[in-house]
Amino acid sequence: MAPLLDKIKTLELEIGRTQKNKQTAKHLGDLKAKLCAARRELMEPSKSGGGKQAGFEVGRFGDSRLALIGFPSVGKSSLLTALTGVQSEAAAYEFTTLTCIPGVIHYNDTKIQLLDLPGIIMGAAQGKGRGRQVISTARSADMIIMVLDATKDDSQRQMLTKELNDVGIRLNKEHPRLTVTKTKCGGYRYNATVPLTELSSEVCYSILHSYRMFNVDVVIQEDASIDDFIDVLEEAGTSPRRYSKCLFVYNKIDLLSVAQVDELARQEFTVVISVNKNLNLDGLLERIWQELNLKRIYTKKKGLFPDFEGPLVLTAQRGDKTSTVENAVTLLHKSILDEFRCALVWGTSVRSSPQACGLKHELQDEDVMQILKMTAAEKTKRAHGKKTGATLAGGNTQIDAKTAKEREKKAPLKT
Ligand SMILES: Nc1nc2c(ncn2[C@@H]2O[C@H](COP(=O)(O)OP(=O)(O)OP(=O)(O)O)[C@@H](O)[C@H]2O)c(=O)[nH]1
Ligand SMILES: [K+]
Ligand SMILES: [Mg+2]
Repeated sequence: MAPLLDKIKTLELEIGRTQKNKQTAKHLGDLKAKLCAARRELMEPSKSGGGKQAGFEVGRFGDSRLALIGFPSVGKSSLLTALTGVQSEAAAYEFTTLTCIPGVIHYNDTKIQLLDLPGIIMGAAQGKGRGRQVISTARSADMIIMVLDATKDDSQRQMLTKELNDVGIRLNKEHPRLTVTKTKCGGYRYNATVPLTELSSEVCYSILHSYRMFNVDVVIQEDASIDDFIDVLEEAGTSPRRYSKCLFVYNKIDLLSVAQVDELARQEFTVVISVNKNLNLDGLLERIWQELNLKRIYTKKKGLFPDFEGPLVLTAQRGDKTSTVENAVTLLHKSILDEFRCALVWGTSVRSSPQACGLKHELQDEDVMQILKMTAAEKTKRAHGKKTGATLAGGNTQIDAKTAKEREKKAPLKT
């Protein structure tokens, strides 16, 4: 493994030494592609054992998953215990926690899984210690809670961000607006719809060359960087990128002056707390809720009150169209899609309540939804329509809306 580490170091050094300008862009692109290949090789599980360690794999539970990432003794376990009631040993010495300990936050009718993890050491990306498992757990989370010691200097935040970055986890960043599509033939095609600072047709071509990709369509829709371009290429391979929300949580503010706390709190995606003194834990929960952007959909049966106990919970943060009626119905049961006629929706996503909506309608938090199923005759008709190629779904929402409303008059929402 050592030669690989040396190689990574050399490449990093050379990238650091190379000035960033138009002339060096091509060279930089090549270096960065090589660096990525070396890191990928390093992160792949070694064949000589040392793979998964017992006690570390924790099943997914609830509507969303958060991972507590941070250096040793910043207060991760204390925070888990404060938010979930699950006892995770907290102590003044480093590496108190050695495995992954799950807890559940009950908030706004939803269940959010919170994972306490061992403290990260630098070089986790190089596969040292348990770092690798911590990182792979972080990758599986919907949001990372980076716990920082407010009394220490801010290099901890930068170091951890870099550490995660090195293994393909991008914090608070959207997926780059560029696509690379492999084609069977046709060679290299390139189209940029905006002016580019770092990338150019030539630079992309050169990077693609080192990936041995020769027949590709490249479409770039934002002023993306070389790193963005490589991210998209890597994503198609064995080392997927993760674009993850991250909250930077500064703990132990009880040891700081008000002015110092104020300065920390002004940073982006930042929450300041003290677990031991119970300061701003409610604020943290509220912010987590805001950033998760979960959509609670209450279902109701005809003529009955909505079920306010167990909503369907849609995650809207990954991709754009995740809070569609279709996704909500699928959460209930996929088979319902076959007999789906339309959904009656009450709430902020519709202009008048109830409104009959098709599968593509985007629901909002706290909407109420009632599913109307097709009659047997309609099902046959649809099956027939499919055979003859006629489009039925979505095209007849007007008729649906009317009939649906008439039906609903007989059984109005009782709230
Ligand atoms: N002053 C102060 N100390 C705190 C606060 N929260 C936690 N601590 C202390 O920090 C120490 C470490 O807490 P842990 O919860 O064990 O930290 P950890 O991040 O889980 O540590 P590892 O599992 O070893 O990585 C303990 O002695 C806690 O009592 C706080 O808000 N203020
Ligand atoms: K500790
Ligand atoms: Mg701990």
